[in-house]
Amino acid sequence: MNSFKPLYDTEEIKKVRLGPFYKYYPDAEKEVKHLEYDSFLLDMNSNEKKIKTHEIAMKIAQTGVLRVEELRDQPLLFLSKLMNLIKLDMNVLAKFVIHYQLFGGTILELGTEYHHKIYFDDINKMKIVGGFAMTEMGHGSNVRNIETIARYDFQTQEFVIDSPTPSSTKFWIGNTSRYGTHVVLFCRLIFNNEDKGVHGIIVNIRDMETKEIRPGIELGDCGPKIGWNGIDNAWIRFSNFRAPRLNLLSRFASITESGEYITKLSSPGKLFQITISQLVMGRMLYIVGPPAYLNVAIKNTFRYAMQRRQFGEKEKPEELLINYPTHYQTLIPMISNVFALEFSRNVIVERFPESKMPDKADSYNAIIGGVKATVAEYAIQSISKLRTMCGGNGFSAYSLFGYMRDELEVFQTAEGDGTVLFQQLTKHLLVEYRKWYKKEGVKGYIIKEVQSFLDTSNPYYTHSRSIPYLISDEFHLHAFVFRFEKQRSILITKLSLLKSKGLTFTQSWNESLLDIQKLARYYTQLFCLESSYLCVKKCVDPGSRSVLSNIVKLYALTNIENDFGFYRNANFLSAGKALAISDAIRDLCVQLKPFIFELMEESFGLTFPDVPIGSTSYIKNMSERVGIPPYSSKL
Ligand SMILES: Cc1cc2nc3c(=O)[nH]c(=O)nc-3n(C[C@H](O)[C@H](O)[C@H](O)COP(=O)(O)OP(=O)(O)OC[C@H]3O[C@@H](n4cnc5c(N)ncnc54)[C@H](O)[C@@H]3O)c2cc1C
Repeated sequence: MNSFKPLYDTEEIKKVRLGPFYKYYPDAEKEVKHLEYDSFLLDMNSNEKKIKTHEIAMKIAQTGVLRVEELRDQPLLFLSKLMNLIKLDMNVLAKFVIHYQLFGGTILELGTEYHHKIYFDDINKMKIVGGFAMTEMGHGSNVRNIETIARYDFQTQEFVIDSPTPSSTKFWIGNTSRYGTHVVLFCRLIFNNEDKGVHGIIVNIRDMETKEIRPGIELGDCGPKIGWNGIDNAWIRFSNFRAPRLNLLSRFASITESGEYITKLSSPGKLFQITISQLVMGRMLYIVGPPAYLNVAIKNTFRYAMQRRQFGEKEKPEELLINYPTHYQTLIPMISNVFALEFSRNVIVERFPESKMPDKADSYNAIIGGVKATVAEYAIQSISKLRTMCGGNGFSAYSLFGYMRDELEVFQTAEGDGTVLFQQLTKHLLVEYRKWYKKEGVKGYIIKEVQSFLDTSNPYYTHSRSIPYLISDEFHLHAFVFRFEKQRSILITKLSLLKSKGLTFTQSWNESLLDIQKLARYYTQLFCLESSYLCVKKCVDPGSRSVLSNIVKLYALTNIENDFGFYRNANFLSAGKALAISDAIRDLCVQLKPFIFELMEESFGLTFPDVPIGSTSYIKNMSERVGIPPYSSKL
């Protein structure tokens, strides 16, 4: 492998990286361009931050730049606008996401034309400020068991809403403790003394004129947080609070004027499933945002490493940080990982219509959960690593690592905790496997197992160190598929064994959680690899395709290297082959090093203003930022 700058077409690479967003990105850029960007809200207490966040959000909302209807009519334009708006403080963005997507989007998906007509204009200009009230003190991941109740009063045609226990207090409800006027409230509908399960009701929590909290509602702030301090998260308690019948979001279940409960769904469980599955757009946002922030964080670290010198040989200029393998062999694989996450995001976004197809929705929801959990976890791990790669200067708030880490941290929990999402994915994978097994039978299973055994027990395969083979897509795909299938078989064996020992399904499941997590992770990584192949295939320019293909190879090999333990235990790799893989990783990094930064920058040159370490002269810019007077040699 040699290190020359290959010919690639920047626009072509941009097209592949942005995928379905490519067409919409310029329009979105135009629409948000005229907005004034304030700097990030650093160094503020949480009170100031809440005030400022609200002020900026209201100003921008008045321009009409975001519209709820776009979530249905032009979701890619809506997402592209949010991608452009990441130059706003993340709290302002979070406020928009809660208001437009969680509140507005839920009315869009679970409401009817009636609700859309009444609320959308006011939502678009933020005349009403909305929140999404699902989580309670007692239940977060397990939404099915929330306790808030709405008892239907036939006489007045109203819901009587109550928080019957301390644990039923709504908690963490964004946009609500100070500024919110409405929430979509998730609660159990009690109809004719019968529990009909979880339903969504629009609740007006503050008087629109006086902004006083309405009688029957108590609420307050959830207090200081690790991040998102510009968001006013609330606890809310209801006592005999009344909301009109028509406020029920009635797309899937309604109550007629004559007092009849109507739904086409066979049970409250089915209604719950369909209700929750409509909220998939929220997860989509969580896989779009972090890769964009990672681009900026990596770019700043790279730029700093190309200026900063420490140590070196006597009589020579000190060495640039970027030339230390500890730097470039961390940064370049990180770029490859971000590309793989972008490619999987693109495939998920392209397949979005599947979320509405009855035969495909489960599969779609399962994989989006796996990717969301992976993206959120990776973002936090890599931002911490990047900050240390910039040393003390990385610790300055102006370098934005702390800002990104604090504001992105909640992504690991919100819209589904990673551990829970991985379980949902594994459950889906096992259901799919059972279907396959039923169709193919024992014969199909044995053929598959024998094939896998023959492949991996072949000494040539286990020991082969041929470089062309080690860097081939064929080897990488096989390694990822092997790992996933092996782990699936480990898990199934374990579950069966526990069942045979007399454990219930839930006991066996919980006992196997570590293997369950692993299976979901392996499947998600396989999905990222396959998505990368799909995206790179679309690249028509041969030079660009070859560069992108090498970046994907690096993603695959570093992923395998990170899991050498598994592969060695499964006899998939010999020690010699493992060493050769590490050598191949180093060679790919050396090959990509001269141009990968430029490529990343040119093909998605997102910049944040005023980041000293990300500028062309960090000493000058950091000095200006902290007020060091200009240098004079006369001193
Ligand atoms: C800043 C912030 C803003 C938020 N905004 C909103 C909002 O606007 N509206 C709203 O409704 N909610 C909001 N939430 C709540 C959020 O959606 C929940 O925190 C999230 O759903 C997780 O629920 P939980 O906090 O109850 O965690 P839990 O479900 O209690 O999880 C705690 C831990 O237990 C683990 N765990 C849970 N179940 C299992 C299991 N079966 N197996 C193994 N491990 C398990 C989890 O992995 C996690 O590590 C917000 C939260 C925060 C922090």
